Amino acid sequence: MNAITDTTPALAIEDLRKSFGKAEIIRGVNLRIGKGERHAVIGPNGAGKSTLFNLITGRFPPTSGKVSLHGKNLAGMAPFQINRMGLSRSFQITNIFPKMTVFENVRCSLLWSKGYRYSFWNLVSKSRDLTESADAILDQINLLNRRDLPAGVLSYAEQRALEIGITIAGGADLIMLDEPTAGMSHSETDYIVDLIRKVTEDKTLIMVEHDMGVVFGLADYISVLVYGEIIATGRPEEVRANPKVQEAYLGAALEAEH
Ligand SMILES: Nc1ncnc2c1ncn2[C@@H]1O[C@H](COP(=O)(O)OP(=O)(O)OP(=O)(O)O)[C@@H](O)[C@H]1O
Repeated sequence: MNAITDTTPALAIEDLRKSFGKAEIIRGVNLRIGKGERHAVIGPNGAGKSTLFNLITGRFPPTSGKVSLHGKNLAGMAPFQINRMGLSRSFQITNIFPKMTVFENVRCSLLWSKGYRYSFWNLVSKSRDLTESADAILDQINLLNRRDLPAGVLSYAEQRALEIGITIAGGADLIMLDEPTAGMSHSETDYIVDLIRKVTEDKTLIMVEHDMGVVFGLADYISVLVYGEIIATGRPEEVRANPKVQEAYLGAALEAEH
């Protein structure tokens, strides 16, 4: 029987809960994210967005509930196993090796994701393949002209672009970005948004983002997380018009933009 059909969501979350001690931080989240969708998770500080990311990626075990990637239950899997199944994430903080070159940062990520790291001879034989793949990614993220510089000398926006390159390097089809435009100027933000749009063509994207311009410009669907519960999911215009969302978050968040 072919259990996986085209209607299988890229990611399905069912009644997910997470407590730290007595505090229940994620309180019964249900979410289906379709293949190829760009989905933003928004909500006030402390709502549980990063915790939700950490549950999806296997960094934290849930207290109860279920997360499935392409129809496969992720229960008990380690982050690297989930990564090999096609899910790749970036972090809020920049996560690159500053002394390695830009090229080496991407190549290292390719090595890891392709599982070449255990065999030196395998590594040598795949070397040209890896170089070509790494250069193709550098081209995609507009960093080919910075290829041989130590990553630490790149501008902040370029470092975040490199981090996106590292995130997509393994060919994952579900990309999770945690605040990809945090701390950026307007022009840097526009640059990163264009880049995200380009590199996530034909992929599924889940992002946490506080900049409502980015969210409404990029997302096909938005979910609003407040105190560990999703109070609304829908198309951007539906979410924007939802009075519950206005009251709990969006009114204040949109005002803060102006
Ligand atoms: N490992 C942990 N142990 C205990 N409490 C935690 C842990 N991780 C997160 N929390 C708590 O869970 C709540 C949600 O935190 P989380 O970082 O998920 O929120 P967030 O929506 O991502 O916030 P922000 O927008 O500020 O990044 C916070 O009250 C936080 O203190």
